[in-house]
Amino acid sequence: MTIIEFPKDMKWGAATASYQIEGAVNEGGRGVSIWDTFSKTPGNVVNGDNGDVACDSYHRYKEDVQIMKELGIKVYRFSVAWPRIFPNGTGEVNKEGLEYYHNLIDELLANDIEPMCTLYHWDLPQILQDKGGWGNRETIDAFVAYAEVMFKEFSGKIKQWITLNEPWCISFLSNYIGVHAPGNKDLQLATQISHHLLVAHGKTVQKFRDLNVDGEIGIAPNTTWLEPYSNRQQDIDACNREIAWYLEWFMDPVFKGSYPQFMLDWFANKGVHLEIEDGDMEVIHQPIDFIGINYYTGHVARYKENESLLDWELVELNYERTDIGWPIFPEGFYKVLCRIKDNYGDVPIYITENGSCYNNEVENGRVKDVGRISYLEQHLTALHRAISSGVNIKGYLTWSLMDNFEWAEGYTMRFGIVHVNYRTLERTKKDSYYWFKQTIANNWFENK
Ligand SMILES: N=NNCCOCCOc1ccc(-c2cn(C[C@@H]3NC[C@@H](O)[C@H]3O)nn2)cc1
Repeated sequence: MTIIEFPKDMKWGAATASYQIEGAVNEGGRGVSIWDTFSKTPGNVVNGDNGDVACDSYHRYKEDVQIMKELGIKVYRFSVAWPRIFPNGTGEVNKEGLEYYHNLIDELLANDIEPMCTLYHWDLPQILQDKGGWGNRETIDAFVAYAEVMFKEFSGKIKQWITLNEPWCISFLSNYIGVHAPGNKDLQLATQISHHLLVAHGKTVQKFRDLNVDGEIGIAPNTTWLEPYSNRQQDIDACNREIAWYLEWFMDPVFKGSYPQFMLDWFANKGVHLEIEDGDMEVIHQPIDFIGINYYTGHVARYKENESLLDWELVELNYERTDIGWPIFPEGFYKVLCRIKDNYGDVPIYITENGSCYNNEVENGRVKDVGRISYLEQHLTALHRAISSGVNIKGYLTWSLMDNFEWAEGYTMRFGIVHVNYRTLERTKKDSYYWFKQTIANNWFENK
């Protein structure tokens, strides 16, 4: 048994996102988002689920904040629905939308919980998608205009801002692999979108600095880890390509001002021509205050020519998996965090998403999600190993505070430490909630 104890200033939190929890899609002046459209297109989401009601947090946020307060978290990461602020993507600001987020943030502050605001967590106004969405460079300035309104409105209340959540998902998962909104399957488009996202990030950071907003700003890439099956260079290189596709493709431009050349070459060989305008890379390379890292899973893999985009294949070993089928791979969490330190030095890091899918239901008023507790123990141990290795970890926010709309999986996959009955909307704290509450209170836990 080992006591895993965290630094005294460790910030503990939980995370959610607007389309996944709010519901009330036709209330408060909200406009249509691409996820409203995508989820209502038959075949895109399991069971035809959508975010119309979700967890109804739009109406139940006060109850949710009380759940957070009892949990003892210091920070709550949420996202703002762009279509609540600009129902038409640009133009007239919707005051009711601003009012909703003032109410949420005021409730958090009144309960001594710091708001960490994600500006973009995938719910693009549909009207902008109709004009090309992130594939249209004009969306960059629309995003900056939206961010400017948010900065001016909430400066002083929100002290931590994230521009984009998981740019790999926004670009490649949603426009090349095609399983998320808007569901394109075009590598050229997806790669150009990844560039437009980075320019939007950089211009937003510039606006944040120009407005002299009190606080910090960062970006939240999702990461993965592929462990080479052998020490053959081709296996090592193949795994490196996949890890870099999520991480360095986005973070090298931010921290180094250039894309990884080996990835540029790889995409060029796939026929991709990236349009980079003069000044783009300088804009992207704006200093930021922290990065949010999202990590869920890793795999063992090896080189296989012409297999997948990056010439690798999974080696199916009998790893324990969560209920969504993702291997439990805490070693990858430790390794990717050490890789980030090796790449980018002592940049402050918040784990802005880490968690697991277990679909345990309520039995006699209790949810015995022992799998999620084990996942947390394993990944918080990996996090502690990274901290012990000098990685500048400032906080850990679990995904998610509550079960919610898990994108293409709909409501079939539960990531919450709080169970949500989607018929009654009743919240039930799971065993993992109480485990996390005790860990936060102690700032340590026993790794048995
Ligand atoms: N690499 N090749 N893939 C080939 C085939 O992929 C098919 C599917 O892929 C993926 C990859 C990643 C994800 C994913 C989901 N979450 C969880 C959310 N994070 C933000 C928050 O909203 C959470 O709900 N994080 N990541 C889903 C699907």
